[in-house]
Amino acid sequence: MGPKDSRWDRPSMGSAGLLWRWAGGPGANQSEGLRAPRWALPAVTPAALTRGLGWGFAERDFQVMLLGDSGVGKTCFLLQFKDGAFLSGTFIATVGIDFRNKVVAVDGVKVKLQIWDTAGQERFRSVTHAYYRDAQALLLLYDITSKMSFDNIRAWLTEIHEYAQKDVVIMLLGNKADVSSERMVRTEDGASLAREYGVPFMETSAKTGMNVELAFLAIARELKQRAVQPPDEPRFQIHDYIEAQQKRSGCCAFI
Ligand SMILES: Nc1nc2c(ncn2[C@@H]2O[C@H](COP(=O)(O)OP(=O)(O)OP(=O)(O)O)[C@@H](O)[C@H]2O)c(=O)[nH]1
Ligand SMILES: [Mg+2]
Repeated sequence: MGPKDSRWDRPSMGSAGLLWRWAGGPGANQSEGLRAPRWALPAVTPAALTRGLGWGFAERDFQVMLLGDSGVGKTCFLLQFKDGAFLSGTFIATVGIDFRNKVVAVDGVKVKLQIWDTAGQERFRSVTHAYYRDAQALLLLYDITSKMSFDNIRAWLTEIHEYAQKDVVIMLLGNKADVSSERMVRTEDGASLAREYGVPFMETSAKTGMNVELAFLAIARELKQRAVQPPDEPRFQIHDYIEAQQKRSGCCAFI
């Protein structure tokens, strides 16, 4: 058993690229951050890797999943957040599932986001379903230049309802907002769908970086507050936070 075994799969872009990823599903080993059996890990563990990369110990650790049709920009969205870069040119569809870690500071607390980038293609759906239940937050993307990707959001929400944790944090994102000349979905339609489901909404651009960091920071803040907030304190309001941040930055894509 090892890397040549068919259940092993090298992450194509994972930040822990030294590690072989167990492709047998989340049940492979729930106690490890990576889905690899303990006996198969090389000497470099994920924790040692993160320390080696200067992240230090994160005080909180959450899993976030990116979902949405193939081509809406999930991988680019993640790369923009992680590396501040945009991959233009040929579209390379994600195969199965991949991940990146990023530590962000929320009120002085280090919060590690382990972000799972899923394949939007239908044929990988059974692989990605297996990971839903481990996610504390889901970023659900459509492409504002693709009506179909927007129309499919209801189906995605049905899947989420079926497979994800009941209290999972969901955020709806209309990506590719930089391509306004090809817009097929109005901002208000995105906002009204989000209102219908009671989830926060933003338009974003993985190309320009518009609202990319804000989306992840809002999620990190919501998850951290949920984890540490005493029950008698007023709950953190993610909608209000996003609105306030956007007003501060002068950005107008939130309704
Ligand atoms: N203009 C523009 N293009 C984008 C943006 N985000 C992604 N793209 C382009 O859209 C295409 C698809 O992007 P990906 O990030 O690979 O899409 P994906 O959602 O990960 O697709 P799957 O892996 O198949 O699920 C690529 O050609 C990107 O360059 C964006 O915000 N603006
Ligand atoms: Mg992808």
